[in-house]
Amino acid sequence: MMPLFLDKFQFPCFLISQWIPDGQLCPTVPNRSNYIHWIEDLLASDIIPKTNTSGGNVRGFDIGTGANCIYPLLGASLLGWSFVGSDVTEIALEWAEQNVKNNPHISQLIEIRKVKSCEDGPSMEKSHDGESVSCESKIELSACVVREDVHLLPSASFDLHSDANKRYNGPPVLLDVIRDGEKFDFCMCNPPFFETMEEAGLNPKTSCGGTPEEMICPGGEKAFITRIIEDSAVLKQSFRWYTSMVGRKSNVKSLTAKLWEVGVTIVKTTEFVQGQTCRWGLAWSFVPPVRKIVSLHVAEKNVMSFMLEMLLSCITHFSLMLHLVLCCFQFRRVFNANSVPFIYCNQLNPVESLFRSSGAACKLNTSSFTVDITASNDHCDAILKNELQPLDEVSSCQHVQETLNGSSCLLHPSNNLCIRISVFQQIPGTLLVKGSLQQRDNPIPGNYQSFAKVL
Ligand SMILES: C[S@@+](CC[C@H](N)C(=O)[O-])C[C@H]1O[C@@H](n2cnc3c(N)ncnc32)[C@H](O)[C@@H]1O
Repeated sequence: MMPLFLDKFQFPCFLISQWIPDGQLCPTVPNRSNYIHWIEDLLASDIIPKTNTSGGNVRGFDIGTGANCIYPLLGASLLGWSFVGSDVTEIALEWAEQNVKNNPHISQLIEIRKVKSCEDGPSMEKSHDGESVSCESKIELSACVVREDVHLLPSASFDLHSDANKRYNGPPVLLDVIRDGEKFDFCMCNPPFFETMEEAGLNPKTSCGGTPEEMICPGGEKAFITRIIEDSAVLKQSFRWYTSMVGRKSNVKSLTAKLWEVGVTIVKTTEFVQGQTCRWGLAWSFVPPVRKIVSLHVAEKNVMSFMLEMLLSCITHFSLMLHLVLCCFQFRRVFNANSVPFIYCNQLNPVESLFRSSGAACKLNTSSFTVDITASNDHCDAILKNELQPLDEVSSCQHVQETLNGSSCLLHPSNNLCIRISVFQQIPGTLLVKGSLQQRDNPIPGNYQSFAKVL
């Protein structure tokens, strides 16, 4: 049967031609290019280290590339990226191939890969212990791996039970599609957003054509993206960044909680607004962040805030923390104002390992979601001697000593002093944590913990 050609698009600014068979999803290009440019920003940022996956060329994976193959065509023509685009339906695969061929100037950059569904025959692969497992049991395997390193956050945990009947049980998404040893800079996905076609058609702002295979899956986008997350927890650093488009804001929150559960090192979110349509971008990584502090600033004279964009695996952070504490006391004294030191980070485990690797004693309490950090005498001495020269060392130290009622050494274990890092607020992609001085298990009266407020 000859498919009907609905339309042909020519994009003069970057020149790709695209044919879309009748009834298939017709992509809104500005919205799609926003997503591409967001990924471009993620790759350019130094939040996580740059790795060379394919000789310096960016390599991406588009989950569900569709008949239109829009993301690979855009990414290759705008930015010279290479892509693997996957899909499950014959019509999508056939037309995606055709659209690639129709653009010979970029066709060598794009591979279209068929995802074998479980119905295509038992897709067997070796489990971790060498046993062969079927498609269905592999899903269980990945779920087990996910549960191994759970880092539950207190206020927005992912309710696995209420979602149990809405698990994605369709064809593979990443696991079983990615080949052994393959590495990518990122994956992206415009998932089937809806659970039913009725739901897809309800909102005139979001209905833009599309077949049931393109638009719906059991459990909708939440189940589909959850599968990407579970697969990513197995594939870990095979991708620098995992990303997905999200159609519903409420799903961003629960998916973010799921991400922390599986032990990601970073989550980023964004909002794409195009005309009346709003979508969200969700990105995560398992690569340990290495970026150094990018901003440590005093927002206003009398409302002090410190912003550490990342907590890093570098030894100087311990001293930096002390720095913050000292600064805080110092500014409080100078401005006699509410002083709010904040640290933005992604979860408390990196905080713990960071300070531990600096030689400090750390206690992570997962129920109260705090980390108590106690410095050694040597640390304190070294830091006070070497690290604080640029600051008004004498006044800040003196002030701390006054504040601590005559304690002779800041954070000295023998004085039972430590810094407690605790979660102040949880926002998508970021935890707002604060530091406070502690004596034994009690906050020191008058320290800045009592001045906490939301930025
Ligand atoms: C909403 S469409 C997105 C199409 C295109 N990327 C776009 O943005 O217009 C979702 C696509 O995912 C495909 N799909 C569904 N399940 C999939 C799976 N397990 N692996 C790969 N693709 C899948 C569907 O066939 C469909 O083409």
